[in-house]
Amino acid sequence: MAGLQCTPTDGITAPQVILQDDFAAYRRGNLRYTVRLTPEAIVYVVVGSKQERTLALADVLGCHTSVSLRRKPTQANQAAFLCIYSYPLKRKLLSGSVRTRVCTSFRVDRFDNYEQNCELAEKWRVAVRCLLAGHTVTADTDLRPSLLPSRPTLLVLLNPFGGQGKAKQYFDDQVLPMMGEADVSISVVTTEYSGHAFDVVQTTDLSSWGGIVVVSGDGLLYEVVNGLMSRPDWEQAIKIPLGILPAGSGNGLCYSINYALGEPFEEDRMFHSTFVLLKATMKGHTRPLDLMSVDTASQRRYAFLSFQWGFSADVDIESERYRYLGGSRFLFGSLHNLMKLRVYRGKLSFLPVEGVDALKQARQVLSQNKVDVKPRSLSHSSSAVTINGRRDDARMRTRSVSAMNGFNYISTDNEPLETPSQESTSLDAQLMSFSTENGVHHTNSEGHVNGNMNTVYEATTADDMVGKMDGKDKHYKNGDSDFIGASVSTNQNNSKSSQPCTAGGNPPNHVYGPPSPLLPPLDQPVPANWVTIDTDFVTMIIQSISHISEGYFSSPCSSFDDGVLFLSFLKSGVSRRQMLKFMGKMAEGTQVFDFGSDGGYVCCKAFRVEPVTPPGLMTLDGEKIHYGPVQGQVHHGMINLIMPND
Ligand SMILES: Nc1ncnc2c1ncn2[C@@H]1O[C@H](COP(=O)(O)OP(=O)(O)OP(=O)(O)O)[C@@H](O)[C@H]1O
Repeated sequence: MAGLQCTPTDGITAPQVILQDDFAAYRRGNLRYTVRLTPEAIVYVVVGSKQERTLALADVLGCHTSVSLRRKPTQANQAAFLCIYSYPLKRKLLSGSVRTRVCTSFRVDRFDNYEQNCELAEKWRVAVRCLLAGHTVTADTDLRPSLLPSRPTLLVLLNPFGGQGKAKQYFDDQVLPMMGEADVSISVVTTEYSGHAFDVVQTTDLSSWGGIVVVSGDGLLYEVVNGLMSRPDWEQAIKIPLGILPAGSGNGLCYSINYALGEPFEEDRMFHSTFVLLKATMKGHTRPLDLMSVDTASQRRYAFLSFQWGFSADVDIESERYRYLGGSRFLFGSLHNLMKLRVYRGKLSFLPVEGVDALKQARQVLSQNKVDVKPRSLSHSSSAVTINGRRDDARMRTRSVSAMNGFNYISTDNEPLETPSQESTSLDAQLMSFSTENGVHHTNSEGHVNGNMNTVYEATTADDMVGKMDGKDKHYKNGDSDFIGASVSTNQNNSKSSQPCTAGGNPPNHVYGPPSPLLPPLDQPVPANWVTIDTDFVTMIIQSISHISEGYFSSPCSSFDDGVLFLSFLKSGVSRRQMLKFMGKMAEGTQVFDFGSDGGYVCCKAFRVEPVTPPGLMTLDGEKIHYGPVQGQVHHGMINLIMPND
């Protein structure tokens, strides 16, 4: 129905209609709809009635036709089918909103002939897919199949031991079906040892992939980033779009993304994060993310999340033995460490960003956070915050507590603080022991189109995957059709026994990367325009995004590509009671390191930490690094983060 226009009513210009047809309901052929496609939505109304229903394209992940269902027409039934997969937000009874999957199917039966009905259904599919990819489609567009956007191809790195060890289960049950609906092509590598992801990205031909997605916690992405930066072609390599799906215990980056977009996360985080990731993937959207280069005496590393020393680093590493608790491990770790609250003597130096009152801005963000903001669809605009004169348009969402849920204020005495003991610092030496099955066999039988999308993935060996990486994906087979969906190859470890993970593949010390002009050599004094604090610290976090872990809103002023770091610290003198209260409030998103002279929250571009306290723990993105003098600086927007940017 080329050239159709809706009549403007009441002075409001109706959206342009790209396609309009009469279809029957999927199961009830006598119920007929008039269906319209506009650049923003699919609108359908029962013929003869006025009650419209709308599927906003911002909520739609994909569209398939019976061509892909390979339904055999009968003489009596020459209809084709059109299925639209959408994930609208539904308001929950008590609080917040969640997305739910809705599959809307129409019977395309305008013609007496199956081929013609298929052709019409395909025309709709082409139009919807083009719109989902962000292409301009009008009523005059010739909607031939060659117009279909090419499938995005992703390399997926899955850590079966991240978080509670459920990455593979979440991936099979939730992620794969959605990737199928979105027509995304993937190859899956299941990591077999710590450092595996580093090795893979260091050696693979990146031109085979449109992006790399980790299904794990922040630690695996940290490996990927450092693997990319260890390549001679690092400058090009680090530009490959990077995405993350939350199967770790902290999930700081993933939480920060969903928070910034106002997307739900507390409930069914994998489901919601997959939706967000796929919406961005389909449009080829990325957003720049700052990178920190961090040098110790012996090595350089890159981080996108945080550097930590003191209480929070100890909690992160020492709570790894509670990994089976998921995000709650940090709560238990915090309580444990609170009992023996220690101080860490050292010198903190930083290059401040002039004119930014980070505490003042944080207070503003937090006070707005107390106002309940209704989560919205991805396409909506949001409020803005100014940092360094820049607008951060996708932020300032109200989130409720998650990881620290159940955190109760427990009264403790104001006891004197201890210095680190050998016993406590040696906790990190405990090896994680995993007993999860190491082999990979991807199967899935999820009720999707027609409630029967039995999916079996063909597997290749790890050698095939890592050694060749030739991008020749295997297409998965559908039990009853050649349903167009994700093409998948996986590495498969055929070992039947449960095996402990092996450590290995230690990354080399030398990595490439940009110069750090703000940093003097580590053995030289810092420049005169730096600020130095020489004291006993309780904790120190230097971060570039808002959350260091789920619900832990430690840097309200941070945004992904502001080109600055935010430094939070607490000095000794803070009591356990204050700490406990503070942790609870930070988890609620209502407080930052606002402790008067006992703490600070500042905006900086570079930092140096020189510990005096004997061996302890320092972390980068939650992973342990060499303990000793360390310094770092921010590199503006070096990573392309897969994330909607409209
Ligand atoms: N097969 C494996 N066996 C052992 N360790 C692995 C394996 N694959 C990856 N790893 C390591 O597991 C560590 C933890 O992974 P990750 O950070 O992704 O999860 P997490 O620590 O639970 O989550 P988060 O960092 O968000 O708190 C990383 O250091 C990674 O190198």
